[in-house]
Parts: sequence; C-alpha cells; structure tokens
Amino acid sequence: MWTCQDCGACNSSPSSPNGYTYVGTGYCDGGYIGGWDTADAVDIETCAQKCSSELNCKFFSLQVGATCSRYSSVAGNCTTRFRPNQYVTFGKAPARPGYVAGEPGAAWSPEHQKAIRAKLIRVFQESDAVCREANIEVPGERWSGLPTMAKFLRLAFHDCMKYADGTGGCDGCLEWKGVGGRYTRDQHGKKQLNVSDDGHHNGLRPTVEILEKIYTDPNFPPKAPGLWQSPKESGFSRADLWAFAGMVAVEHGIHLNNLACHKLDLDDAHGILSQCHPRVGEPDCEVAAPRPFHFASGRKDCVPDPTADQPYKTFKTELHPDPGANAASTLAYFKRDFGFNARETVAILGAHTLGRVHNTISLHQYTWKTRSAMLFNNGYFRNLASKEDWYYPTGSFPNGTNIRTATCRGFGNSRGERAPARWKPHAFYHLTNGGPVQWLQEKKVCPCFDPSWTRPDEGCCNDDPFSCKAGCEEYRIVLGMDETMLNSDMSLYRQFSTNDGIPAGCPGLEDWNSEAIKSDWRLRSPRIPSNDVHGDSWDSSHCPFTTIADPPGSTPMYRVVEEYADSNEKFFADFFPVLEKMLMNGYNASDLVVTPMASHACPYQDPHDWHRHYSCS
Ligand code: HEM
Repeated sequence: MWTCQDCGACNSSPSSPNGYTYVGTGYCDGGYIGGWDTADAVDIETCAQKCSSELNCKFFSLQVGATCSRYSSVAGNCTTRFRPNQYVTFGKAPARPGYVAGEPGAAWSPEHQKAIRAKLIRVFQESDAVCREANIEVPGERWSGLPTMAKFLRLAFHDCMKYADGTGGCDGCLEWKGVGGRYTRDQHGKKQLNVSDDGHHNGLRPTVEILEKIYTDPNFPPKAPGLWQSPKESGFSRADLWAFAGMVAVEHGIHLNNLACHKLDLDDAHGILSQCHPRVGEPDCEVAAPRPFHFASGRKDCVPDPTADQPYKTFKTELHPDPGANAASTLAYFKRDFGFNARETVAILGAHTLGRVHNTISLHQYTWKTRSAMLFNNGYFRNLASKEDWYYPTGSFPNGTNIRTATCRGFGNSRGERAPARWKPHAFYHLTNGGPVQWLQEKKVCPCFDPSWTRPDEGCCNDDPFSCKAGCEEYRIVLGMDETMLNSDMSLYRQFSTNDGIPAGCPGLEDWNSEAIKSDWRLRSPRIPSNDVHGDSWDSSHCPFTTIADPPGSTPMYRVVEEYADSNEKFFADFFPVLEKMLMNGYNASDLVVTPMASHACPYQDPHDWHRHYSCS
C-alpha cells in the first residue's frame, strides 16, 4: 500500500520523476495495460522507468510493493480514480508542444519506428477493414482506391515532387487538384477525353487519410500498438511519416516475396492467396535487403494553405512525370527535379514492381507483374527485358475450373519450359487522340488450357492442359490482367520518340499515328506491313535499345535494365540508395537526422483471427 512516508510528503504532492507530472491519489479507471509485478512497484522512480519503457504508457498508478499499474491514452485524462488511500498517480508530461508546420520533424526512436511499422503493416494487410474502422470513404470502385502497400510507395514519391516554382520536395503536402476524381467506365473507349494535366495524384486520397489518422490518433489502428501521444504530438512531421511508410512498403514487399518463395501452390498460410512467384524453385526467388534503409527524420511540412480544409492539401502546381513520354523526357524530369542520373532513373522506376494501374484513376489498365504485384523483386526488369518466364492466364480450364483460383502453376512451352515474350503497343482510344498507349506483353505458350482454342484437330493437345505438341505454341496476352508497361517504362529499354503519347521513330512505326489509330480498330496496334489491317503484329524488338547514357560514357540505360533483370542484388544495391535520395528531395543531408531503420521482426497475423495483434520487435 502507498503511504505518505513513501514519497516523504503527507500534506503536499509527492515530487514528480523527470518527465512526469503529479495527477493525484487513486488509480485510473480506464486504459489499463499492465501491472502487478512487484519488481516494478518498488518506488515511484522504478515505476516511472517502467512506464517510460512503454510507448503506450501515459499514466502510472503506484501501490508500493504491490503494483505499478500502467494506463494508455484511452484512460483519457485520468480524472476519475479509485482507492485514494492506496495509490498515487503520475502522467507523462508532453515531451514537446507537438509538431509545428514549417519546422523540422523530431527524430524517431527505434520504439516509435517499431510501433508505427506494426500499424502500417496492419493497414497493408487489412486495408479494407481499416478504412471502415476509420470511416474513410473510398471514392469510385473500392478495389482501386484502397490504401494498399503499393499506394504508400506511390504516395512517398508524389510527396517529394517539386512545385512549378522550383521549391518544395518531401513536405507532407499534395497538390489536391483532381485527387479523388474518377473516370467512369462509361467514359472508357468513348474517344472523348482530352489529355489533361490534372489529377496526377489521383487515387491517393484514402492513403493520405489513413496516414493522417495514424498521425493524429495515438490508438489507431486497433489491433496494433497504441502510443501515449500521437506522432504529431510527439513532434514528428507528416512528411517523415509518409517517407517512412514508403520504405516500410518496400520492406514488406520483400518480406512477402520471400514468403511466396516458400508457398506451396495456392496455400494461403501467409495471406498472399492471389500471389504466385514465377521464380519459385530458382536460386533468385528469395531476395535480401542489402542493408537496413537509412531513415531520415527532420523533413518540414508545408505551412497549411488557409483556404484548404486539411493541412496536407495545397493548390500550388506540382511537377509530374508523364506516363506517355519516352526515356529522354523521363530522365530530364528526374535529373531536373531529383538530381538523378540515368542509372538512378532506371533504378527508381523499379518501384513499379509493386501495384498496378487503374483505368478509373489514371485511364491506364492492367499490371506490371501479373499475379505477383505485392512481391518486391526484380520482376519488373525481367518483364521489361522480355526474359523467359511462366505465363499465368485468366479464364477457365476445359473442365470449367477457374485457373486463377485453382493453381499457381505457370504455363510454358511444349518442352515445359518458361516461355519467350514480346511487347506490342496498344492504343486504348479513351482520348481524342486515340491514346493512351500502353505496351502489352505476349508470351509464346501452349494454348491447350483454353477451351475456346480452335485448332484441336491438329493434334496439339492431350489430356494435360499444361502441355502441347511442339510447334503448337501461340503468342498470348493475359486476358483482362495483362502484363503492361507505360511508355515511360518501356523506353528505358527500347528507344523511341513519342508524338502526343503515341510511340514513333522505330522502323515500322512510320505510319502508325493518331489518324491511323482512329481510322480502324484493327490498327490500335501497329502492323507489318505498316497499317495493313490484316498484317502481322509489330513488336518492340523493331526499336533499337535505349543507349542514353548519363553522365556520358556511363552504362547505357538498356544495359542497366539488363543488369537488374539478371540480378536482384544489383537492382537492390542501387534501389535502396536512390529511394533514400528521392525521399530527401528538397533537403541537404545536414538538414536531416539519418539513422539505420530499427531492426524488426513482425510476425504474420491472420486477418481472420479475432485475437490478432500486429507488433514488431
Ligand atoms: C516516369 C515516372 C513515373 C510515371 C510516369 C509513373 C506513372 C504511374 C501511373 C500512371 C500509375 C498508375 C496510377 C493508377 O492508375 O492507380 C503509377 C502507379 C504507381 N507508381 Fe508510378 N510513375 C512514375 C514513377 C514512380 C516512382 C518514382 C515511384 C516510387 C518510387 C512510383 C510508384 C508507383 C507505384 C507503387 C504505383 C502503383 C500504385 C497502385 O498499385 O495503386 N512511380 N505510376
């Protein structure tokens, strides 16, 4: 029992340990997080140390010799207390007045990194549920807008874009024009839309909102560690949080990649049901981070626009890259606004190994890596360089079973090997000029899985839908889930110019232009001979390799793509520093406090387990 003698003050309040203020006698009535260990209940100092070691401890109520009971911020202000004769209660004093926009964010402790990482992983794994818990509206088609792991990485990039006046960088603020808007399905293929300069941050609203909730609410999301005060109250900047989330997305993508390498077919032991790793069984399936990320804190948030309803919204124009542009323009953008050279530009685009494009968000569709868009690895570069790989079709087997829900086994050629690939440009004609154009991959595979295939009389197929007779292979797209590249991706490897987003300048593309595309649907992809609607398919191999080298004399871009396609190690060794550089855009290294990311182990949580609790140690 606590008595006056324990603190040496009967009629006055006991002296407060460093960092705490005296609340009163009695114990708090809510937010209990632990206690009843006599080793912690020796005296006020010992109990205070215990509370200080816990990020979520906001109050402690000591009964000397019995319990050092700790309470989180859910205890409110702890004004209601019980047993005044037995307990004395202290609360943590605010460490600082909270974050002030325009000032550098405070440095993060390893404990904060672990707690916030666990919160983010819950959002990555359960984005739908977490949005509902936070009452966050997801505009348009819900699946396209949910805050996935990939969207956090995309946001980290978009936050670091410069303003048109050359100022800015990573500042916890987005140009809000067009964010939250959606193209409707009715608008697709209607040839009506104009190329617009708006909405480049489109699709990121729920991701920003979920991060704002984490930033301002110490106990969000549930089923993850609570904090005694929010990151904002702790003095962290929003920009630091957004940068941190982008790095954690990459690390989580690496984690899922390695889980997928041990996944037996469609077994969902790790919550990655839809993912199939095309390199399972190969030595390059598992990947390793070359080192922990260097996490920098100290970014300054923009000073809120007084006309905006949220502090993260700005109406200043930000400068975006153009998905319809070629490598020269893409390099010029990254050089001007991020100080990147050609190798760094190729490496940073490896971020497109995660996620996909959404036609209601950007008018682009499909994915860079069919069925493995949550796995962070060099698969984007393997696809770009047309490396032989397994084909994962959509549709059904001849017996009616849905292929995607039945197996992770990939399809190949008649020898049971991975299939060769080619890339064809395709104009979607949503825009008045016939665009946008995307590159779609085809793999030359045995087509016997496809019940609608029309050459059964040639003896190509037997009972095994995975095999076929030699010579029966055909080039196939993945219907509805194509592997795709934007012009800005494709031209890192194959050199072409563009006219208003339509590729040009390669042999065979002389007459393929806006007019040709608009003249006949069969010319939405170029043909050989040129513009003969019955001609053969034209593909990217007719374009030369991209020999742009910057600085002059360095490795040309197409060779960098091949280096990364052949080696995860080489890609990761370049990607880690370039992501760090991107996330420091607008700052000198001396402006920021850089520390290695705290080591972490974050055990997998089954989203269906009612008792799950996300934590990292
Ligand atoms: C030339 C530069 C770039 C262009 C033109 C570009 C363009 C795009 C476009 C059009 C989308 C589709 C948005 C949607 O429809 O939802 C997208 C998605 C994405 N971008 Fe980029 N991007 C570029 C660079 C980057 C960089 C540097 C990063 C990160 C470091 C990045 C990360 C992502 C991610 C992860 C996605 C997938 C998001 C999702 O799945 O919802 N991008 N990008």
